[in-house]
Amino acid sequence: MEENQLFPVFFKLDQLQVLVVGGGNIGHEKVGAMLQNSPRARITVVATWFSTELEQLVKNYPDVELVQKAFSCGDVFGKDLVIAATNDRELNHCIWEKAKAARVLVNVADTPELCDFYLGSIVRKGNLKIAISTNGKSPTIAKRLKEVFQEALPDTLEDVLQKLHMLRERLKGDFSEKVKELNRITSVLVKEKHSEQ
Ligand SMILES: C[C@@]1(CC(=O)O)C2=NC(=C\c3[nH]c(c(CCC(=O)O)c3CC(=O)O)Cc3[nH]c(c(CC(=O)O)c3CCC(=O)O)/C=C3\N/C(=C\2)[C@@H](CCC(=O)O)[C@]3(C)CC(=O)O)/[C@H]1CCC(=O)O
Ligand SMILES: NC(=O)c1ccc[n+]([C@@H]2O[C@H](COP(=O)([O-])OP(=O)(O)OC[C@H]3O[C@@H](n4cnc5c(N)ncnc54)[C@H](O)[C@@H]3O)[C@@H](O)[C@H]2O)c1
Repeated sequence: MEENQLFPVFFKLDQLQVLVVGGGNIGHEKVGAMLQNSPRARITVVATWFSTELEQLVKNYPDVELVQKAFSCGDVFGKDLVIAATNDRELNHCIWEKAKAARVLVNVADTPELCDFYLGSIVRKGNLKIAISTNGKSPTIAKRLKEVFQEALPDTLEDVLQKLHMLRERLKGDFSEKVKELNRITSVLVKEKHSEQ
């Protein structure tokens, strides 16, 4: 079976500088996805025009800046992540070239092969977050799976997380004893599942 070789990480976008080039449908979608997860994300959107949806959205986010102008090479400098989301394939390729030359991680929305990273579909329950990727095969399935998990995961999971967090803070002893104890307490989660089978 073909395998997904992507390695998921969780970025702290409030500590990074993100550049999005293009402020149409896809620029709006990508900025929206970042802000839903990281409301304090530091994002600069460079575009010759912006959709009204994007203009409305960013009004509530002081760390997002819309810069109305044509892309220029200097825009990638000082950035940690770049998303090329213009409707001009050649320009998107040029943005990729500039980002690679500056060693900045880049996502080219219309060309998966050029992407250093993909955005995932994100399930959220309080502190819990699950990122889904179909390896670029079907973003629609990623979206549907997100909806399935979002429904299936109980809201009480957040209580469990909070309790385990408190316990983790309170546990005394050395590191390996703590790990053993946390594993002992949570083993019931896995055992119950096995006994059902
Ligand atoms: C998960 C999600 C995250 C996000 O964007 O927030 C995301 N796409 C979402 C939705 C979506 N995107 C598209 C449709 C229309 C139906 C369809 O085409 O299938 C829908 C569905 C819809 O909107 O209903 C079209 C599309 N997408 C890409 C291309 C280019 C290509 O494949 O060549 C084209 C064709 C463009 C064209 O034909 O012009 C490429 C990518 N889209 C990815 C992510 C990355 C792979 C993720 C993975 O591994 O699964 C990757 C590779 C790069 C990237 O964008 O990072 C988000 C779900 C939001 C949610 O969870 O609600
Ligand atoms: N990855 C995905 O999820 C996904 C999904 C659908 C489509 N796409 C692809 O994304 C691309 C963008 O689609 P869209 O619907 O957002 O297009 P759009 O026409 O709505 O928006 C294009 C944006 O590019 C900007 N732009 C164009 N030339 C520019 C320049 N020289 N400098 C700065 N900005 C410039 C425009 O100002 C505008 O904001 C398309 O190629 C499409 O195939 C990707």
